[in-house]
Amino acid sequence: MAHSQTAGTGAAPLSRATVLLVDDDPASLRVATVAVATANGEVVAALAPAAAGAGRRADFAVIDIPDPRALALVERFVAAGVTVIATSGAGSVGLAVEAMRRGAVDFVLKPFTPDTFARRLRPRFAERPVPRDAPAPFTPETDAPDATFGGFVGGSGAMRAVYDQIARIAPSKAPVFVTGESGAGKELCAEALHARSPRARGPFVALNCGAIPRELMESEIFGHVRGAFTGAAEDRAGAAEAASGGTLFLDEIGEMELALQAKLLRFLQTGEFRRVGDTRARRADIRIVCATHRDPFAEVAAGRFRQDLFYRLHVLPIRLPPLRERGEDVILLAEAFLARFAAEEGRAFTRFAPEVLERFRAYGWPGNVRELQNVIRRSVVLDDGEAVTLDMLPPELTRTRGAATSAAAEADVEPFHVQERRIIESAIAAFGGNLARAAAALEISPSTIYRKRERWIADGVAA
Ligand SMILES: Nc1ncnc2c1ncn2[C@@H]1O[C@H](COP(=O)(O)OP(=O)(O)OP(=O)(O)O)[C@@H](O)[C@H]1O
Repeated sequence: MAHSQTAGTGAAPLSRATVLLVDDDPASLRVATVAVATANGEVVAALAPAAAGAGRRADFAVIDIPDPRALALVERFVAAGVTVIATSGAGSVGLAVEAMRRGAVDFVLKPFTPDTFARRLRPRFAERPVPRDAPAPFTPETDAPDATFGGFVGGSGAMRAVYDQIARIAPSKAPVFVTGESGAGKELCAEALHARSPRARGPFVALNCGAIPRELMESEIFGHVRGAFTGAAEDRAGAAEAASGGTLFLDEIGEMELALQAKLLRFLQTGEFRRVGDTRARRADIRIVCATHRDPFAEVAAGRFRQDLFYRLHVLPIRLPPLRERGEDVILLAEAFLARFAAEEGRAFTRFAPEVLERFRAYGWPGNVRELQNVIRRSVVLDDGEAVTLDMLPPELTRTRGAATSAAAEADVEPFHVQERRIIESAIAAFGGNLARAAAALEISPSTIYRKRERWIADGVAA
């Protein structure tokens, strides 16, 4: 029985459909393997669900759905541009509907024979839209199936939208304004924009305006000449010159003083700037990406951010969603970090206990990806084993709020986080709201203060 579709168009013959099988049951895998071959496809890997993230590229994934939790895998592959065929022995209509709703093209009930399954696969293979080797400069398939983009891991709809935006605006020279909570990946976003821009071979210079004392900020950006201020022992170029031909990333732009904001605006308008203490105007050809974890509109409304500068910078906005809005990305990220840190630290970890994954899904992640990264690095460094278990997680992930509070109340001790917050807030007040100075006086980094503030806000909302 000849199939016109597989006969091709007369030009180069189409390659065979490549298929990834994901199933826990070896007997099912064997039947499916024969079925794929019968339908003239090629199995590139047969995996247990836990290994499915570390995948190979394939046109199709046949995914077994023993229970609703496995539906997330369907979503991941679909998001990565893979055509998914779901199978299940559970026989629930609800599962089938849900699998299709999440993008599976077919749902095949077990048990099946190689022949019955091949009959379902054949038409799918035939309608495969693109031959496997066709160039796809920027499609999910390029980054599939592990759902990565640049340095990003994550295949949620929210992140796919971000990747799409990055790809579309990277070629422009117009400024980009990135917003998102601390640790959400704003710097990674700036790097991805640079890497996909025509300036990719030029420098990428990142400056954190929240981490530099305000009086040094201007010189950090624009440089200075010798003797411009105490300690300026020689002429020095700033970040703008260093980034010339490339991208300047100004993180925490909201921390920049108003006077310096005016100078930055002038630079954006004219392309010219002066080093501190210099009379000579210089030019720099840079693309600016800036970021803030604050609400920029509120900052403008409060008079802390110049409106004219804001509208100059806010040409191409990108909002990075907080981790808690990225669904199963938290698991993908956790797996990626576990694999990386276990390799780096020479540990045996390969997976998470199911309760840990549940906690990861339920937790709010006020520190976002950075917090997740820290939690996993900490477990990997402090413990060893094959699975990360609940007892390896830090208390904020495992404690129930009520229990912690009542224990503290019983002993009449003020919890550490309450004392810590008081100390930090009084230091900020003592320096008239200047976070960088408060951080310097407390001998901690300004980003620590930002992170803690995010946490207080999150806790405040949750309480
Ligand atoms: N989607 C992601 N995939 C993989 N790694 C990520 C992702 N998002 C962030 N990271 C990592 O998490 C850490 C924090 O990200 P990044 O520094 O870009 O956040 P940020 O939003 O700039 O934080 P801050 O506002 O505190 O400066 C970095 O190590 C980054 O590589």
